[in-house]
Amino acid sequence: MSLPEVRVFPDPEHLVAALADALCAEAEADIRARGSFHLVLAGGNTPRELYRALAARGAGDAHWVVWYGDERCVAADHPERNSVMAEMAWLAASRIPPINRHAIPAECGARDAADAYSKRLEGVGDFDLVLLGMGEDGHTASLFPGQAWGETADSADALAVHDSPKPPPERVSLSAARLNRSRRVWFLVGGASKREAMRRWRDGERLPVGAIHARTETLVWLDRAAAP
Ligand SMILES: O=C1O[C@H](COP(=O)(O)O)[C@@H](O)[C@H](O)[C@H]1O
Repeated sequence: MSLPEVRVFPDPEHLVAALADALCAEAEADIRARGSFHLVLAGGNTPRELYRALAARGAGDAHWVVWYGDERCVAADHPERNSVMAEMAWLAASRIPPINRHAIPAECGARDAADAYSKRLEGVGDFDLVLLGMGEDGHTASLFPGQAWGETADSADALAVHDSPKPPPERVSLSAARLNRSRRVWFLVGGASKREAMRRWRDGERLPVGAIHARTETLVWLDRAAAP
């Protein structure tokens, strides 16, 4: 599958500012239209500055509902946790009530956490906006090349990942099918280390990033260093 629409920015600062503005505008429009904004957060290092920019804009209130695309199975307060990074950079200082911030209970182990998160997602409709990153190998969330991505309609919403090639090996990931039940997917990709994977994606290689398509809009937000 070839690349979706791409927006390239000269540097990470311009990228983050434009993305934070667009995300806030999207939230406002969705809340006006439907009364809530269901947002799925990306993990890893790349989105940290975006979350800080959202904090600086005072983004988030009781209409926002936050989910995670994936989580690492380490202690709940471990610095490698995606939820810890997002809380520290943005959520803890936001007006989004804790009850609307749905961390994946990955400290329970991959299997139990995936089952619990799938249950929590029962009855939740399409996500409004899914933010995703991309690893150097083309993985997204914790869907890795050579592993099952949960692409079929009968796939569970959350998958247990037991042998991730990137540490830690135990993880939980939303399945491709659940990520695709979304109005918008925005990939945030930055830095020269991602350029080769961008090229492989563009050239049609089968990679996890290429398995994700939103119903309305799939966009890649890119800085120039990552552009193939
Ligand atoms: O392990 C993960 O990697 C990807 C990419 O992370 P980055 O540090 O290169 O930005 C991330 O999207 C995913 O959520 C994370 O768990």
